[in-house]
Amino acid sequence: MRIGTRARTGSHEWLDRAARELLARRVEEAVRRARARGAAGEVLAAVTVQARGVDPSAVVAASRRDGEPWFALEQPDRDATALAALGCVRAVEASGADRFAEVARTWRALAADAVADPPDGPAGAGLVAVGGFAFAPHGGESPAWSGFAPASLHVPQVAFARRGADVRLTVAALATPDDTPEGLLEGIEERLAGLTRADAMPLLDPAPAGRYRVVSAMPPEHYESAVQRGVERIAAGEVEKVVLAREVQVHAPVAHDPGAVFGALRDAFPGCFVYAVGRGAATFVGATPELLVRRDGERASTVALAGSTRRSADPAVDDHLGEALLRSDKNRSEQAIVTRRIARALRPHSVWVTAAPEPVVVKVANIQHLATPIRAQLSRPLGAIALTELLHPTPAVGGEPFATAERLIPQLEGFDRGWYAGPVGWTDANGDGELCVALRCALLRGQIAHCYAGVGVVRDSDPAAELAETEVKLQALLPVLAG
Ligand SMILES: C=C(O[C@@H]1C=C(C(=O)O)C=C[C@H]1O)C(=O)O
Repeated sequence: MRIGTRARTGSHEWLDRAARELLARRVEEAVRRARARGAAGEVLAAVTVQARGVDPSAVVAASRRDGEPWFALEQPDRDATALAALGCVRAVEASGADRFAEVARTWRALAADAVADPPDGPAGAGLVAVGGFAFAPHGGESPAWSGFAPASLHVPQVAFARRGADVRLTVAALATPDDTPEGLLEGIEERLAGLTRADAMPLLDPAPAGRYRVVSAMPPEHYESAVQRGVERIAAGEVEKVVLAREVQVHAPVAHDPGAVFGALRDAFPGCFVYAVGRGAATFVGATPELLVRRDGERASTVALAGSTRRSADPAVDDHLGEALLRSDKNRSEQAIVTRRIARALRPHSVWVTAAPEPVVVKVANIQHLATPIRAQLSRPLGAIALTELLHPTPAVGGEPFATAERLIPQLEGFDRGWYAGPVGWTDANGDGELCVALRCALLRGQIAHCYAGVGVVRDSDPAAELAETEVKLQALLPVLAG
């Protein structure tokens, strides 16, 4: 009898009695509404509570069950901002050119019907949809990307949002006409009872046994010749800029550990957006400096990031490299293309759009870029996913004009980008959200890590120099992955 009672009330302390009662009422209401809608009725129910002292990504990484979807996005230097989530009560997926509009529509309808707290507290607290998008409308069809639909947002069962010391936990359920409130509540209790209060990420094995092999998916000459052909298309006037990428694989002697890789990345790149999206046996993980869009009410923020140079351990050389980047006509014009396009995309939907007249140098651990922060006041309530559709892909990862670059990229690169250079992030019930551009990334599947890096090819690009730049970009991930 006591055991039965414990299973029902849950042997955990994530929800107090008041939160449990509120959740029970909401779940009952959601089931009632779902039944009233008929066979296809579905209504989300959620409750959000304080979860002080919790490290969102650590709890999620430690608690994840085999094959359970998970998500994490952190920017440690930005007031310890983090959103980490586990499980999926409703997948919102689509493919093709309308994939953004389709998932935005479904999410809006689900969020409007939900029985939940309004968003409050740190950004991302409350009911959210988390995940990402492939670079191309039908991207990710190759076997390596299986499980990663071209648009895939999940409403997680459990999500932690943090800003500074403020941490909130949201638990959610999806009610359909066949569900009972008791069944749904038991599912939540069982999941919460299985959460581990970890306060650190797993560590990488410092002395792994066995050999790591780093292999270019295609010979480096293939990449140099793609860049050369890109330059020829530019000279012929077909296109102004095209971003071309290559794939490098790390074959490890044992399976890559996504939690440990995420932990190492957040330590090494605290200024970046460190992200992980787990689908089935694979995890897409990375640390990108590039924000695609942050939507906060009427405000939209983004950044035009392009043009790169390496860093130096000698501060004088490091500054010198940054100044040379600021003065480089090639890099300035490459980056200006991005700024222009972003401003042009936002203007019709904005009261005002501001972009600094001069770019600044942004330094991350292993590389520095030119960046122009861009902000807008929206003139109509476009949500984060609608803004993503407007902006993706910027010429930082696509090209200009994109209609031509879109054809050239797969032709010249010769591989499936999957989610590389696609948007990854979250949106909430108000349409607020944050999506970053998935760069400096790896798709981890068992013992193989697929890493991707690209560069903006412009008129005076030199194939050997661009190949060298992909090597600098790959240095974000390779030391973490290759033992
Ligand atoms: C395409 C990538 O990065 C993009 C290309 C850059 C460039 O060409 O200088 C700089 C930053 C990013 O916008 C990548 O990291 O794979």
